[in-house]
Amino acid sequence: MADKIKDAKIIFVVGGPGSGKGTQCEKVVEKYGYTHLSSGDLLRAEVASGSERGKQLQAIMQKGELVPLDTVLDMIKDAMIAKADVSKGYLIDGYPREVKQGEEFEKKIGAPALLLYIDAKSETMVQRLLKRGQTSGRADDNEETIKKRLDLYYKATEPVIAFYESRGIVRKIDSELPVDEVFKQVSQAIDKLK
Ligand SMILES: Nc1ncnc2c1ncn2[C@@H]1O[C@H](COP(=O)(O)OP(=O)(O)O)[C@@H](O)[C@H]1O
Ligand SMILES: Nc1ncnc2c1ncn2[C@H]1C[C@H](O)[C@@H](COP(=O)(O)OP(=O)(O)O)O1
Ligand SMILES: [Mg+2]
Repeated sequence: MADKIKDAKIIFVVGGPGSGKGTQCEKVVEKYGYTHLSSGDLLRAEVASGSERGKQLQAIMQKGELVPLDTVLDMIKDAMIAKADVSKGYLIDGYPREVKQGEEFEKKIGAPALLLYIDAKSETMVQRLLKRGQTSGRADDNEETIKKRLDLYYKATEPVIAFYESRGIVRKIDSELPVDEVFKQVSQAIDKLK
């Protein structure tokens, strides 16, 4: 199954909560036509379906914790296969969140060509998330859960960046700048892939 997608470029988009991953991915879709798969969006769709599994996921996400690896990876894989015939590339947004997730992805799907490391200061991320929380309706965009998500990001996800840095595929993006300035950096990184 997974060999259907072996020729498409895979880009991991990694960064803290509120760093701007989703914002940049939308712009990449517009300019490059890549397929955007956000692990968080896939999980929230499952929650919205009202299924029993969705209820369990909601409880975990509300606490700012990571859902089980197999659940996320299966969702991403299914979504990738569904788009395999039309996709030139995939933006995998919000995954891997821990080194083990990266290792399992490579075993079951393939290796990333690039890791976009969307970097912002923790104060910036908190401010953006609090603002997003005013309209997002997301159960995890509140002060208490934001703090937990940030802690988990530094503990579990930052090591992912070091893991791929040794392979030379990490491009660090300064996400403190206005959206379009951030996107210039993202575009440069993607253009170099060709
Ligand atoms: N470069 C930026 N400057 C200012 N605000 C931004 C920037 N990038 C994103 N935002 C805002 O910050 C919030 C979080 O962005 P989002 O893309 O949802 O981040 P993530 O997917 O990493 O959690 C959103 O409300 C978004 O509009
Ligand atoms: N790869 C992954 N592994 C485990 N849990 C994940 C996950 N991706 C998302 N989740 C769960 C836990 C996260 O706190 C929650 C929201 O994720 P998200 O939408 O990617 O957040 P954000 O875009 O603010 O960084 O969903
Ligand atoms: Mg997001």
